[in-house]
Amino acid sequence: MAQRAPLGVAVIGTGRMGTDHVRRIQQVTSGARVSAVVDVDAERAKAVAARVDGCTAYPDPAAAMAAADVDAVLVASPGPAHEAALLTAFEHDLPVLCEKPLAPDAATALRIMEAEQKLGRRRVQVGFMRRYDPEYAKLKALLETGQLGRPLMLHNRHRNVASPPFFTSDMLITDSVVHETDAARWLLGDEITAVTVLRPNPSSNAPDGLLDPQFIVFETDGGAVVDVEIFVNCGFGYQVQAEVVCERGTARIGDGHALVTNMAGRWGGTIAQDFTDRFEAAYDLQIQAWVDATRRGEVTGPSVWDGYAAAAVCETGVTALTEGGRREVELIDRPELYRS
Ligand SMILES: NC(=O)c1ccc[n+]([C@@H]2O[C@H](COP(=O)([O-])OP(=O)(O)OC[C@H]3O[C@@H](n4cnc5c(N)ncnc54)[C@H](O)[C@@H]3O)[C@@H](O)[C@H]2O)c1
Ligand SMILES: O[C@H]1[C@H](O)[C@@H](O)[C@H](O)[C@@H](O)[C@H]1O
Repeated sequence: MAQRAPLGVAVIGTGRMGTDHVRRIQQVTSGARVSAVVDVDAERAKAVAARVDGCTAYPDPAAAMAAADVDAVLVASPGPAHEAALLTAFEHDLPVLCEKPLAPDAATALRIMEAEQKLGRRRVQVGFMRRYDPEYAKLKALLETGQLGRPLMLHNRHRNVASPPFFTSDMLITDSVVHETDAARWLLGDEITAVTVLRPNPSSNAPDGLLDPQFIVFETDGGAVVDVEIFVNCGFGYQVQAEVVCERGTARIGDGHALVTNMAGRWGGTIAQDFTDRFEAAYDLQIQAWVDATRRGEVTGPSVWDGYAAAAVCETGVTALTEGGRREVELIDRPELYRS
């Protein structure tokens, strides 16, 4: 049987995530190769391309997407640059995996959704990779069996060792809690209808002026309540935990008890230090699922609707953070393209 050629992927943005995805596609993923890279920092793109056989560095996304050996696009530039890259990919009718967040606000996400609807079919998978994490997947599968009964509450903890220098108080919501926003919608099968944000005294380990930690409460249209502790300067490790409380029991993930040691009168284990460690399997499975679906001519996984809903919830969260109070989320009706 004739071997099919690997999918040629253009990676837009060769920073931390983009470079890691280039390595992943080249070394971990089957059925794909990186044929192009793009970065506004031309030297960075060239340095990445030089390490990959048959990969060309381009100065702008349009040039890369016009290349004959590019079949699909992975967008790993910062959130505000996603719209331009996605619209260019649509012009070339190329399938895209777009890192989270889809867009920095709901209006931008809506423009992307309108452009995708004009194509008449889905082209984009949004990089909400927690859906591919084996622990999250087990939790979702358990909830779907119905054994635990109806979910009533979902408690989340999201802790980072330290925030990057450019991090703002809004970004605790738009860049970090955007993950819990999608995870909650996906696990519960509900839309988030209202957001309240509480502001504990900031940690003295947080940079001056950064409102860190924050405690966020979501209400859903299914009547569940979701809380999220976001703490991006916790100092000790990278922790993402979730516990669903249902009518007949609870289920919890993220305790990191894979290896427990006993030594010198103490027991314990290690805590991951960053997301590339904690979510390595999720990133691998996400990219493989995207490549496999693309090669079948399908688009699966989190959609532009999911990216839009998350953006709308986060935007409402930023209003709740700055102005206080309980804020209701406004969503448009879900378009036909995103209903099945
Ligand atoms: N899924 C996750 O867990 C996860 C983790 C980290 C980051 N991310 C997301 O990945 C994306 C990239 O994050 P990062 O941490 O790699 O950022 P980064 O700053 O390390 O890298 C971004 C790169 O994009 C380049 N760039 C900026 N504007 C561009 C443009 N218009 N066209 C092409 N390149 C451009 C920059 O020069 C830089 O090299 C963001 O959307 C971020 O939210 C996701
Ligand atoms: O961009 C990163 C990434 O999305 C991580 O998964 C999250 O834990 C961080 O808080 C965020 O800044």
